[in-house]
Amino acid sequence: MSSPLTIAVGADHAGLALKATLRQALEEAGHSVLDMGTHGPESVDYPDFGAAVAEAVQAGRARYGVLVCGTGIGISIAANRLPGIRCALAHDATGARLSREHNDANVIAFGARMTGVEPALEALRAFLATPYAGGRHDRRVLKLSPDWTRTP
Ligand SMILES: O=C[C@H](O)[C@H](O)[C@H](O)COP(=O)(O)O
Repeated sequence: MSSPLTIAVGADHAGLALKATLRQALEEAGHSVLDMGTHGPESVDYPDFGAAVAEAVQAGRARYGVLVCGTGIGISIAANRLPGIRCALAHDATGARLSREHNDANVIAFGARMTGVEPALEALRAFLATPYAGGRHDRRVLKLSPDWTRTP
């Protein structure tokens, strides 16, 4: 699963089990994992964990982030509020690969109630194995930065 990295993971209660599975796969592949929670089954708020993982990536404490909630939607919205974070909601390996290749995504999100364990594992492997392609994508990714303003 690529050279060893530090990867921050986070989930709400709906994503707890899938987070544990993804965390185990990352550790088995030799990566260091920063687990930002949640750590138990109690109902919690996904923005807290999306923000915690995004902050770790933004600050350079982790190269990538991995997030899980019920749909992956809320927690990816939360992560994308932070400048410099490009969080991709992925359902399969193709989307995960393209989020790296075209969008230089630095966080990947999954919906544990939407995506099975095997597709999520395959998507995570693809995400970590794929470099950003650059080229024509550079100017588009630049336009995702918070200080870019559209000139009509
Ligand atoms: O986008 C939000 C996520 O899917 C949450 O995991 C979900 O809203 C949690 O729902 P509940 O509180 O019904 O478990």
